[in-house]
Amino acid sequence: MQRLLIRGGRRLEGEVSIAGAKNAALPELCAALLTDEPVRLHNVPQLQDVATMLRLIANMGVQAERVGGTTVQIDAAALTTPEAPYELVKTMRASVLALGPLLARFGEATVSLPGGCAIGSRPVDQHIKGLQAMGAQIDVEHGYMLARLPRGRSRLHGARIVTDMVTVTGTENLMMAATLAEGETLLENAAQEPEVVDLAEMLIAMGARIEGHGTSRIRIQGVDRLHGCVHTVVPDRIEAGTFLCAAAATGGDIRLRDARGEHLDAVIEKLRDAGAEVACGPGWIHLRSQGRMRAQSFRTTEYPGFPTDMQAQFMALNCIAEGAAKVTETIFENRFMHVNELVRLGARIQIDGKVALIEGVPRLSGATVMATDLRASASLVIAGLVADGETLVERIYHLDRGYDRMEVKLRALGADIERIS
Ligand SMILES: CC(=O)N[C@H]1[C@@H](OP(=O)(O)OP(=O)(O)OC[C@H]2O[C@@H](n3ccc(=O)[nH]c3=O)[C@H](O)[C@@H]2O)O[C@H](CO)[C@@H](O)[C@@H]1O
Ligand SMILES: C=C(OP(=O)(O)O)C(=O)O
Repeated sequence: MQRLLIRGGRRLEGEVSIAGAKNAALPELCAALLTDEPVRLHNVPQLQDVATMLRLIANMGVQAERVGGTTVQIDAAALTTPEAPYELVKTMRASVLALGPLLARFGEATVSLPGGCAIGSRPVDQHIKGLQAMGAQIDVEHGYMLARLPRGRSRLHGARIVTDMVTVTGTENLMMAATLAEGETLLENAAQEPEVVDLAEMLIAMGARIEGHGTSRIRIQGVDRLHGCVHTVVPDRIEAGTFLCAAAATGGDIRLRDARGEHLDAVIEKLRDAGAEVACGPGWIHLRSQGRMRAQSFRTTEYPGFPTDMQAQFMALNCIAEGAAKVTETIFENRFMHVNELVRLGARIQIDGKVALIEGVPRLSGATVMATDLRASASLVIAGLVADGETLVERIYHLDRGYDRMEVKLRALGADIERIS
């Protein structure tokens, strides 16, 4: 099994390029299933989840391949099997995003329930409820969602859907399904994340009629068919935020290329409050920091609030900052798995339900730690970069799910980090 060996104490300095967003690329690969014409996606990040999604759609009989570094071509004309089997879904929850497009185009789909994961139980009841409101019949049997249209119907129909909570992939699944439904669909309480907006823009380029994306009310007029398109995946704001936290923690000075500062307002504001200087321009973010940061309290919320996907990384920064901070996780019920590992590196953190109280310490000391989920892994890497001596991060397959060669990029910024077997 591979691990990351980090020798802490180096300041991050230099320039790095940010990849396309995992959480936009995954729904967009599924959106390509909505048409029988070829779709070309640029800026698709090279990471494990994308490889899994390509395997999942290839398994349906779709031609899906990389045609050069970050460009992927998908041709779903010959899709034969509208199915997402458990073996592929279990390693990547985003597989559930195949459900809406398959049902909308073929009138049937069999998709494994994703099951829980380290950060919480993560049910998909809102996806099911929304598709049922659009006329789908969905039975859950033997761990699978068996979805189909009623006899005599060939299309979903539009509906007004109010989800119980804001759900990112729920909004994406329903928006994709609605593009080919008969009539109008209104998604209330919709997610406003930049990845939802990017997906909407791709769907519009395919001929979909969508308004209101980026707000909590998305209106979709169904069309008879969608056509192929060429689309560029939006930059990954979470990868960008991770590098910013790493640089701030090490007293570094870095410039991110291909990054969108306007998608990271809540994180950048906290980094400024912590004492970092952050400047943004078209396609770049520059962070400069010196000395110890000041610990910052925050609550995770839906976009445009502080993203849950940045909670663990900012917590690592808080661990070695001056003062104390209260971090409240409101989105997932079990997203403090990194805390015990950070404590093993010398951090002082106490958990009380949804709240973690962090008392900054002047130094961490390297140790062997275990990654438990994707962003927890990133927080351990940041902690390792500032800890004295050697830190060994195990189970980095979690990290590889969502970061494009993180250690290579960190090394280019001056970190002493290597992947070992
Ligand atoms: C592939 C992808 O884009 N993943 C992101 C997406 O996950 P994902 O879309 O799975 O997360 P959701 O926005 O759906 O989850 C928000 C909350 O709603 C709950 N919920 C959701 C759907 C549902 O049917 N029932 C239900 O109870 C979840 O358990 C969670 O507590 O948004 C999360 C929240 O920003 C991010 O952390 C993930 O990185
Ligand atoms: C939780 C995440 O991803 P996923 O929804 O794919 O598990 C994440 O990107 O931090």
